[in-house]
Amino acid sequence: MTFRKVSHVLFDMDGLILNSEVLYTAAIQNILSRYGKEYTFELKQKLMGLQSHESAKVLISTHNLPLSVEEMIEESKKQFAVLFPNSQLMPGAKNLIEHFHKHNVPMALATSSSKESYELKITHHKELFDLFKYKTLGSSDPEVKRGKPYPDVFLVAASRFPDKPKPEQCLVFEDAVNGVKAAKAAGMQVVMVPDPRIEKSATAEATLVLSSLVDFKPELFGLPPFTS
Ligand SMILES: O=c1[nH]cc([C@@H]2O[C@H](COP(=O)(O)O)[C@@H](O)[C@H]2O)c(=O)[nH]1
Ligand SMILES: [Mg+2]
Repeated sequence: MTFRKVSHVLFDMDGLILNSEVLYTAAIQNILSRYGKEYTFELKQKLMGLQSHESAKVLISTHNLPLSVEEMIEESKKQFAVLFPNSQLMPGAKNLIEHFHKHNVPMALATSSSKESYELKITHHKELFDLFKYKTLGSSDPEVKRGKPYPDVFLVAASRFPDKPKPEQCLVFEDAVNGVKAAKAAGMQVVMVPDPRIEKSATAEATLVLSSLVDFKPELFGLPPFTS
């Protein structure tokens, strides 16, 4: 397969740069356990990439929880405050982000996370996240109308580069099925590093599927190669 040359890169955050998906699972399971419910991976997959109010709504309706969306968000925030500062980097993420920075590849963060959650998650990774000059935090950004799988967050993130790249000039890095759908809907190529539990058939829309960011070869997309 041949890939199109790109000039700009867009990174998802949760489950791609940080292992925060593990922490979402723990946080949401802690809440559901009060009602004797289980947070299955099947349900989690539907929620990955949604904005916080969208996700809360689906959780409540799926499990018939006696909570309003606001209450669910409040309960989640209590869990996140404890868990998210433990976020750790996924293999290869730091190296790749530093590589793009070193070679002046325009780079943006495009996550559905809220500003509040973002700050908790980057507690121990501030220097690395400072390398992103442009950040779009979907759940807190009024310009991002809809969460993934809609393309909004990627289109808004791309529009914030001063040179306004076209979608085909942008390469997205994602871990989630909803994120891949969002990138494709935006007209962008997408490298997927999926959770191993995701069925192979659900990864088919991705331009390239890798088991780790460590395996990414920038030159496949016309980007500066790793030299050593
Ligand atoms: O187990 C879950 N993971 C992730 C999400 C949602 O996905 C967003 C992260 O999306 P992204 O991968 O675009 O950062 C979170 O902010 C949250 O709203 C969720 O609800 N449940
Ligand atoms: Mg993700």
